[in-house]
Amino acid sequence: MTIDVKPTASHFINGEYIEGGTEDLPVIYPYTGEVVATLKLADDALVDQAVAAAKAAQPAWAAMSGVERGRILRRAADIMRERNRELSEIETMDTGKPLQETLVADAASGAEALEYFGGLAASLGGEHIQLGDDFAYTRREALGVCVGIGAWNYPIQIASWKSAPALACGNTMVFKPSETTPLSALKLAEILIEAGAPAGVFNVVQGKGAVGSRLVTHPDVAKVSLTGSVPTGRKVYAAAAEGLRHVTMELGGKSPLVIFDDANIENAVSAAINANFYSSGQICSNGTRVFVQKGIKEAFLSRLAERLKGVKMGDPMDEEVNFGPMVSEQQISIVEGYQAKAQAEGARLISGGKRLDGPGYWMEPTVYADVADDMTIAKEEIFGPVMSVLDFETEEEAIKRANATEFGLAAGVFTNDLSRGHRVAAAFEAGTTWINTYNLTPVEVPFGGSKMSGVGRENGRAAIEHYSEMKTVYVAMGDTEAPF
Ligand SMILES: NC(=O)c1ccc[n+]([C@@H]2O[C@H](COP(=O)([O-])OP(=O)(O)OC[C@H]3O[C@@H](n4cnc5c(N)ncnc54)[C@H](O)[C@@H]3O)[C@@H](O)[C@H]2O)c1
Repeated sequence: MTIDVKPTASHFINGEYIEGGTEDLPVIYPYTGEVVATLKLADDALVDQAVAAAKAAQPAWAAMSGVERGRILRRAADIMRERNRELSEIETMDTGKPLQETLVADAASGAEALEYFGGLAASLGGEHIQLGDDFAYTRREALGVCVGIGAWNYPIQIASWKSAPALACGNTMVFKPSETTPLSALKLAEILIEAGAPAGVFNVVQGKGAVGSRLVTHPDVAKVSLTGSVPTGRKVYAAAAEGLRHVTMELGGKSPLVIFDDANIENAVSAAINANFYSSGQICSNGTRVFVQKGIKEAFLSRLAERLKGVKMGDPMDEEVNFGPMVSEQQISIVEGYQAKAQAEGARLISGGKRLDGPGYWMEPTVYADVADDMTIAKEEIFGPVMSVLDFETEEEAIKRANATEFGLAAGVFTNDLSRGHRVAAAFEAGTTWINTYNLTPVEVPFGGSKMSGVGRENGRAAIEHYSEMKTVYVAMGDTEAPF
């Protein structure tokens, strides 16, 4: 089944859909490989128009009370929930992810971000500092125009995770979705207007790296928040630094999931499945290096092979289907390259390993065992349904090997030993860690990476720090003294 996903126009600027731009941007349904809509890439004039609209709208938006801004964001959350099925179908057409997933993890997560930051908006403020008779206070102020740039794996979630805290703090935003998944951010823009956001508060322009680059270096932009790969992150961070712009960088990973032999194997297998095959493995925080302690290695692998029989591929719109195609020809061919390297470098194939024929971009859920730390699949981000199982003997060894990577996005540990769980979580060099679960990212909890995986945090109160700045006001109560 396919649905009509053609948007009213390609861009959304100053409260309206706007058509225009340069080259065509085809939108491809990954299940069939068909073009289901054709948009246009923005030209420089449209980018500048979007930034100008955001700049013009920002002072009045920031001047509204937090209660008023929050009410609009919470209303937008309600509208998103009412339209969840439509938004989920769009997300499935754009990404290929099964409807079973998009119904619960995409617009639903976006709505939670709008609700959470809408709730916080009214309580954002500074502090009062007594200094003898004098005193100071701090004001939490908006940064100005923020740019959001998205990846293709969670399009509406990324747009919402960025815009909700930005708008709650009194900023306005120009958002550029990934060129692979341009549709749902336009719906978010529509919904914010319907919820009462003034025109220009949230704008969407379509484009590839060139449009992103123009936004990042635009003189009227105060902050850039990117979700993408490490190589893009490096470029965007450097370009933003030229204007000393604030940044949030949500980048890639090669995260470890460490399973000790006292763990509940069934739960550990569930976590390994979620951490490698949900969204066909196209999740930044995935635990793609699964370290299993030697004592339970065979039991773990045989239970995993058993559970993989439950994979159901097929029409992503069928709610019984639990595993979808990959997002694009480009992404599946990257993953094919890693499959070839794994096999050439001697990893033991336990299941999957092949691209499937047919329309669409189907890669089997794949498990390799006996993976060594120096194999390519253990070092590089694959971003596809490929799990590497590595064995280890001691806790010390597991921590050392888990941390031996330039990435630091996430990490997980499974153990029934309470102290060990906390000790290992503390030792992980990663921004987000889990004990006895994996990949849960509720909006109340800060999320983000360390090392090469990122800068700053999304979600939780922590995100407020990255979308606002403090102004200090010193108040003298007496005379001003001077040496002469
Ligand atoms: N940490 C996180 O929260 C998180 C979440 C999802 C995905 N990711 C990462 O994203 C990657 C997959 O997504 P992708 O393939 O879309 O990533 P990508 O780096 O290719 O592109 C990300 C975005 O940056 C834009 N872009 C590219 N060059 C640019 C430039 N020079 N200036 C400005 N913008 C530019 C792209 O058009 C796209 O919108 C993976 O590495 C994954 O780990 C991270």
